Amino acid sequence: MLTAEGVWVSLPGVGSVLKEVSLEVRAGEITGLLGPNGAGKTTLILAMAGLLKIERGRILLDGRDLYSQLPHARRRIGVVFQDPDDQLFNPTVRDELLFALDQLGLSSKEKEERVARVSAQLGIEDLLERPVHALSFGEKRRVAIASILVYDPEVVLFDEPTANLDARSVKLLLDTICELRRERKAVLVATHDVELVSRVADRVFVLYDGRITWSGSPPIPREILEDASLSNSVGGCAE
Ligand SMILES: Nc1ncnc2c1ncn2[C@@H]1O[C@H](COP(=O)(O)OP(=O)(O)OP(=O)(O)O)[C@@H](O)[C@H]1O
Repeated sequence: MLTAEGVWVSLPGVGSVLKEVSLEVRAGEITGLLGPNGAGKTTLILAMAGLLKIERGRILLDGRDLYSQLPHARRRIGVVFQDPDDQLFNPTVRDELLFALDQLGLSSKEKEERVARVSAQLGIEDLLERPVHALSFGEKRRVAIASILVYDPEVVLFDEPTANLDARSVKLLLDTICELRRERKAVLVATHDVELVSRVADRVFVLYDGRITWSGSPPIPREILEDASLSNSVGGCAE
């Protein structure tokens, strides 16, 4: 559905951040993008959402060049950013969700129905009239996800979705991600959390230093995790 083919991205002063990256996000599947800090996960998400120019290679949506389908294709691809403050800027939660729907030409009744459905799904019904800036981090994260799901994109790209969430919020998030798979959405989850991708992903791509070093179904071989600095071997305090 959404494919990166041999993608290269360079950033000024940094050099090549993505090196010949190929990856496919398929409908009805959860694709894990696993990599340590600085591997290039956010950069790849931005490129696959058409928000960053690539230097070489291709990004394809349904087999056709994504960039030639912009800006229309942006509605088909939702990005849930790592920091919810990067995507929330309306006064109240309800305004935030309605704003996302303003471009779709829906009736007021249809808009309210969508807001009600997504709010129930993410457990934010009681937050709808609250000012966004006064929400907790976990609440903001749920609102940020709702503001994407409310316009019903076919592809949803999550950047470090479980960072800074407590166990209950992680459970709610995983339920949401699994529900998207049941709805036949194409889902990408970028994270450094090996346990998370091992539990939910149908296929995993390991990204290390801008290159895909492994892809396949979990479990991920231990030597691949070690080579990508992802093995969980942090010791305690030295005596
Ligand atoms: N706008 C930018 N300007 C300069 N360098 C950048 C910029 N964005 C990313 N980089 C660099 O590109 C590399 C990849 O960054 P990226 O944010 O894509 O990695 P990541 O895998 O998402 O990391 P993390 O897990 O820490 O969020 C890093 O070395 C980062 O410092």
